[in-house]
Amino acid sequence: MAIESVAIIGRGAVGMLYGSIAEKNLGPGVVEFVMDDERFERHAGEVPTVNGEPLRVRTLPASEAGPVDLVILATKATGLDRALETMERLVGPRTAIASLLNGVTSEERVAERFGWGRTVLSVAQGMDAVFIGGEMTYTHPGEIRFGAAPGTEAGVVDDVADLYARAGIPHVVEADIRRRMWVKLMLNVGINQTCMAFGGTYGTASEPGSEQNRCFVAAMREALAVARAEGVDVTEADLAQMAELVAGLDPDGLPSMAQDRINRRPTEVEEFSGTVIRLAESHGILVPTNRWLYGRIRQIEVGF
Ligand SMILES: NC(=O)C1=CN([C@@H]2O[C@H](COP(=O)(O)OP(=O)(O)OC[C@H]3O[C@@H](n4cnc5c(N)ncnc54)[C@H](OP(=O)(O)O)[C@@H]3O)[C@@H](O)[C@H]2O)C=CC1
Ligand SMILES: CC(C)(CO)C(=O)C(=O)O
Repeated sequence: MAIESVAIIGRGAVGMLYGSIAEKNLGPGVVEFVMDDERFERHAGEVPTVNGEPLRVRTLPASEAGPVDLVILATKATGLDRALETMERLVGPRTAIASLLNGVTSEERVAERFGWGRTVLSVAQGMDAVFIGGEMTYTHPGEIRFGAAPGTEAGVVDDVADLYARAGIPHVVEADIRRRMWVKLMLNVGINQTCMAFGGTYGTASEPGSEQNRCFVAAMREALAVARAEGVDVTEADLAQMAELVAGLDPDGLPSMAQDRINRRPTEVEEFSGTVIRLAESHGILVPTNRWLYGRIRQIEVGF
């Protein structure tokens, strides 16, 4: 079934990145942002910008929205509960669902409510989108890696891939998307949490021998051990590749969690070290760096 209508929940860095690209290629009216009515009121009159240009995608309050062919979730993990309520208005029997949230649990939460049949597993990576003070900027759009969960119905991945192709959204269909999601989680557990806890950047976290670099790598290695205990084949080569990737980014650049520190917004710590600690306990794995990061990040959040 060709996807003709798309609702994005989450008008932030990732949502605006892919929403604005899609609008350029699909024309007006195909893609819209939808938010709960209270949030819609709170943001009334705001015109966020994308690389200096006003965002052209329309935003609707949930009370005025109806079922669409595809829902793309792009909130932070802290907004997921509320977003699931908004989705009640948007999801019909034929609606496909893609969650671009970092971490490995958001699709499970979606599927608990709406089933696995039309839900795909996704991860967004490689972009340098920054959203601070209503202004979103990026130079690299990154890409969406996605694939079928065991319960995803035949044809849904193809439908979503067809939409992304028409929308000009860079994407790759993955045969083993679960592994890709865990590699990304490992990266986020290391770089996002280290930059948040230390007020660091890609540059400072990559400085050989520094405390930040030790923390970045140790946190990733703990996530790797947990992934393997979960039966996911994440390797030291993946870890080295992620460290190399970060070292090649703009040294002044910041991951999304470090932007949360600047914007004084609740972080996704529960999704990152929270998940690592919870699963590590079930496997008897020691994760002291993630425990320290969890405590430190919670302490910083209390001061917001
Ligand atoms: N930034 C990046 O480079 C990358 C981010 N990611 C992941 O993508 C996800 C989104 O991140 P990012 O775009 O950076 O986040 P942002 O904080 O930039 O944007 C999130 C947006 O979602 C909105 N929101 C929160 N809850 C709801 C809700 N219930 N309904 C509607 N809108 C809501 C927020 O609005 P409000 O201001 O009103 O709260 C905010 O505008 C995260 O999981 C992140 O880890 C993945 C790859 C890269
Ligand atoms: C680390 C990074 C930038 C990778 O795309 C990311 O996922 C984030 O900022 O949350």
